[in-house]
Amino acid sequence: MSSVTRMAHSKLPTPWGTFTLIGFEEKGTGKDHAALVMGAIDDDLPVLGRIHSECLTGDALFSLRCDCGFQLQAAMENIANEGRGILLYVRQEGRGIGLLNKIQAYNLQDQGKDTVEANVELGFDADMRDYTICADMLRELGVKQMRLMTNNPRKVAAMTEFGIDVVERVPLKEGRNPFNEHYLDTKAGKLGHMFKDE
Ligand SMILES: Nc1nc2c(ncn2[C@@H]2O[C@H](COP(=O)(O)OP(=O)(O)OP(=O)(O)O)[C@@H](O)[C@H]2O)c(=O)[nH]1
Ligand SMILES: [Zn+2]
Repeated sequence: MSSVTRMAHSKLPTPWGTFTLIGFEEKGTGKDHAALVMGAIDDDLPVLGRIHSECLTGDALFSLRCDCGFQLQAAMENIANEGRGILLYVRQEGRGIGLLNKIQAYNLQDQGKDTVEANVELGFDADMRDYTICADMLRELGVKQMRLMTNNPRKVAAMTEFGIDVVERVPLKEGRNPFNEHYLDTKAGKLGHMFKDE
């Protein structure tokens, strides 16, 4: 049984083109999630896609602590350039620990901890995300094969495990700056993100 219910849709004009915005409700938690779709994505051909975990600070508040806002914009641009694709905007703020805990984690990082050490000090795993809902949203929208824009091999493995065929990983290296250099290096060193050219 699917873990999400499709609830509503509308057009969403953006600087890069007009997407269809589809709202889902997660059964069990009642959390809402969104998909931005462009073009026909249910024709069994590989779809350019992004699974974007919510980052209020980076996506909406222009934070330079991370690369999220830059990745979000680049992913939407890439989809618009192809005229076809999907971006899942998943409400997994702070890798699943929520906004308030993430702010506490940032405070610990201001005192010298890295992103993983801060999570652990707060009593959380380094990454608490569960990608079941992502696979279910993709299935509801008819996506079977993806070219996934990510630097995170765990996302590729999770999608594969949940039955979505990732035919290609498309790197999304955007927005490196002096404020997020250490953060990006920690992700590469401790969480397996791939930033080097393969
Ligand atoms: N707990 C915690 N979460 C963070 C921190 N910085 C960013 N995040 C969250 O991390 C999530 C994004 O994950 P990332 O590790 O940046 O990247 P990813 O999604 O694993 O990989 P990509 O697909 O390559 O972007 C968002 O939900 C952010 O809110 C932090 O220092 N601590
Ligand atoms: Zn971020």
